[in-house]
Amino acid sequence: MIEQIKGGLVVSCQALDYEPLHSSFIMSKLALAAMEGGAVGIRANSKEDIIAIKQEVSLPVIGIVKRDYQDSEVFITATKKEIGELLESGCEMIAMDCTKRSRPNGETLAELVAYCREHNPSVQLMADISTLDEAILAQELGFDCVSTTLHGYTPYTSTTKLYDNDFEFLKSVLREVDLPVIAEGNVMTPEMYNRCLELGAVSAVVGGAITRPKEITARFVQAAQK
Ligand SMILES: CC(=O)N[C@H](C=O)[C@@H](O)[C@H](O)[C@H](O)COP(=O)(O)O
Repeated sequence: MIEQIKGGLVVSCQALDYEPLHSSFIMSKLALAAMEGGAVGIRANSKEDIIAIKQEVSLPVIGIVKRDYQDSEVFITATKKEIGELLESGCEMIAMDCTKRSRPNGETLAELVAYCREHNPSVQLMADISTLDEAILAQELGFDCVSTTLHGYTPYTSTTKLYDNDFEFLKSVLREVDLPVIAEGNVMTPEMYNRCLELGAVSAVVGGAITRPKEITARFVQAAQK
């Protein structure tokens, strides 16, 4: 999948159950619109959404399952249960939280990687990271690529955004890690997307700026109130 998305745009088509567009059908149509617009890949949440998307588009899919657990802060593909669902979904790549935080049921990241490799070695693995340390861990554990998805979204990175200081964090990951690096998280404009590629990101995943009309609307409304 990495070869297929090289130099192109991956569109994240996700709506959780509290969001207005929550529906596998709607996600499949968003994916179709993204494909017709020139996207080279889709990122999607849940087995149901991925199956619906795969019926509508021929693009490779990065699959995740977001699920909250009481005993852990990890919510992106946290355990073997979520991995099992993704292996059944037909997605080409599985993305999972690659922080060092403890996971539900005491499961470890190394176990999850081994589980994926054993059950379907052709599915590639993306490490969702928030720090450079986590990117290095991803490399040590044998992930196929890293994505900056969680930068700004862990308690210890919550004061920063991916685009701060001309994508300083992205640059540091590109410098220190040999794996392909995907830019993801708050890539809000075509100019930002282009900058990520210019800096050396293999691809960028853009979600909210394309597929979350509620947030897009709110930005317009707020701009007029300033
Ligand atoms: C932190 C987290 O839960 N990120 C999620 C990961 O799949 C999605 O909610 C994001 O939409 C995705 O990463 C794309 O980012 P943005 O929507 O900012 O372009």
